[in-house]
Amino acid sequence: MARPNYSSNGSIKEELSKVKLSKESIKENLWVFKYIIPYRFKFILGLVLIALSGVTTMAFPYLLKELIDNAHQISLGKDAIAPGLVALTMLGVLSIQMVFSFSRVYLFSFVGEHAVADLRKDIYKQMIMMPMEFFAQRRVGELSNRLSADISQIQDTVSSVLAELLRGLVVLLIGIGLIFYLSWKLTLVMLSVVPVIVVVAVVFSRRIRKESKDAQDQLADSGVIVQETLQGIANVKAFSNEAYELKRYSISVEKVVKLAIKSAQLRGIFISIMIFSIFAAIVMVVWYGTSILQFGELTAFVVYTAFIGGSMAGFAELYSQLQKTLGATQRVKELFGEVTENVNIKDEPVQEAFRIEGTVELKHVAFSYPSRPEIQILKDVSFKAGLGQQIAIVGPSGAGKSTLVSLLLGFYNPAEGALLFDGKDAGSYPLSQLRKQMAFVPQDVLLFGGTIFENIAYGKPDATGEEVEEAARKAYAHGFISSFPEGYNTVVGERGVKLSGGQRQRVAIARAILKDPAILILDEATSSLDSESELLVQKALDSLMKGRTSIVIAHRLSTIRNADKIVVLEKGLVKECGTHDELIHLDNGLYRNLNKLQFELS
Ligand SMILES: Nc1ncnc2c1ncn2[C@@H]1O[C@H](COP(=O)(O)OP(=O)(O)OP(=O)(O)O)[C@@H](O)[C@H]1O
Repeated sequence: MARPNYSSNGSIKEELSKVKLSKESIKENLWVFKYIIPYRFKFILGLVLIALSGVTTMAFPYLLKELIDNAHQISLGKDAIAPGLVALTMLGVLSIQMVFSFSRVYLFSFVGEHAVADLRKDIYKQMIMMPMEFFAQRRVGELSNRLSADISQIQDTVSSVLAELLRGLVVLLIGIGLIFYLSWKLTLVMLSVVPVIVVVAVVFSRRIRKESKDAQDQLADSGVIVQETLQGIANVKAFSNEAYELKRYSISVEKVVKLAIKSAQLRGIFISIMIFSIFAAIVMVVWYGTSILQFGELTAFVVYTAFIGGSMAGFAELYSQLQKTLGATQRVKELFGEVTENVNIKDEPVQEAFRIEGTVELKHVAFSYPSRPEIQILKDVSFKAGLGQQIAIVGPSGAGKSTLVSLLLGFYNPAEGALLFDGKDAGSYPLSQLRKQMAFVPQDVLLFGGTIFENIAYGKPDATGEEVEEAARKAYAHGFISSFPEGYNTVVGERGVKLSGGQRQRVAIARAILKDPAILILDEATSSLDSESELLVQKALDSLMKGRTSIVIAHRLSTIRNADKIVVLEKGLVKECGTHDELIHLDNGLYRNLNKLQFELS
């Protein structure tokens, strides 16, 4: 089944790409079977059952022959097996077939669902461990859509395509064997049609594919016209261009019709030749068969032939499915081949050897993003945050403030210079241990779909109710939370209550308070909160920063007057560094100018 692939903006992109079936491509993608290994017994039993169900299917026409021929013999007054007995045997075979069919559907679904769940978990683990650079360079929506299409394709293969392939093979081999056994002469007559069918199929299928692809492309083009005009509807109307657009669209749609009809004609010719060839073969078989076979044998022969034809027709689709699956497994393999961040996926507490008290120092740090190595974002940044100090980073837009935060959180490593925690190089701490001792409150707080309780407890998953409430009180969030009828169990996020910007920030601050980090990193919100909310957020921040090393990216300079140190960044360089009182008196100083500007604006 072809699955359209949706890109992040919802439009249908190309179908899952295929990979040619070859020894190499199959070998390269055998790794996917490792997900079946834990369920191998069930999988093998399923395979055995499918082979057996193929055998019972093939026994049916044979028993039909017995039934007809024996009934015929008896009607002629000759000795034969009682038809009732044969009919009972057939019902017996059908019952066995029922058990086989149920069991194999159950077994393959069991294996398919479990194996794919394991694969999904591994892919998710891989994704969540990827470095920030990976996400910066990709459209995440597109990536996750593509992966889910790939996983569905793999699941289809594990739970049905392989089974169908085996069943088809069993039916084909037993079927050909049996018709040869019934009459090799008749089999040769029947097989004489195969070369005709193969030639017709090869000649036509390529052209039909091309024609229908052209029609689909044209349809996509007319879809683009609709999308464009609706997106720019104000322009269309303002220019009074409705008639122009309608004409453009009509021409495009007419082209679709022409191409689709052309492809339909080809399909029509193809189908009619096929039907003619197949029925001509049947007529020949029956005509010739009546002279050499009994009626029952002939019936069995025709039914077997139909089974063989059916399984051969199914192979084309199965082949295309396998090609798509190879494409899918190859893409997943590529993802698994990406280098992950060295984070610890086990939930380990901070070890004493890696505990930090909270001094942070940058020594001549320089950095460029890996995607744009030629542009140096940080050129030479040095400053020190002593234990429990509050350091403010200020500077114009694009100066590199957020980049600095990314380095502190270990999203990227400095290209030059050193980043030290408690005097030791950041690289000497395991990444997870370091991040466990930091808390980050970003500008745009993202709340996860869940309750407020869960959102606060995100900072410490094993927190008790009292701890969460205490953190919320310190963050000045308890008031508004308890005003909700459901209190801490109020669901927030996409499907829940929408919190205001200031409320979200206070939840995030409570989360950070609960985490009780040695180092706090704050990206102060730029969005203007109303003054009451701002006051509460500020009070919450003050209680969060109390007694711990804090690095604050400040946008409103009024909030950092009491900072122990203000680092003024410009174009990746530290331009000024000092307390408010020192910097505000610097003649022509950048900080002084920024302050003046903000004061004038307000
Ligand atoms: N992932 C990235 N890949 C490449 N370049 C980036 C990336 N992120 C940021 N930049 C570039 O780095 C420069 C500094 O950006 P940064 O976000 O650190 O500045 P900022 O001082 O925080 O600005 P603002 O106050 O506007 O948030 C910008 O020129 C930006 O285009």
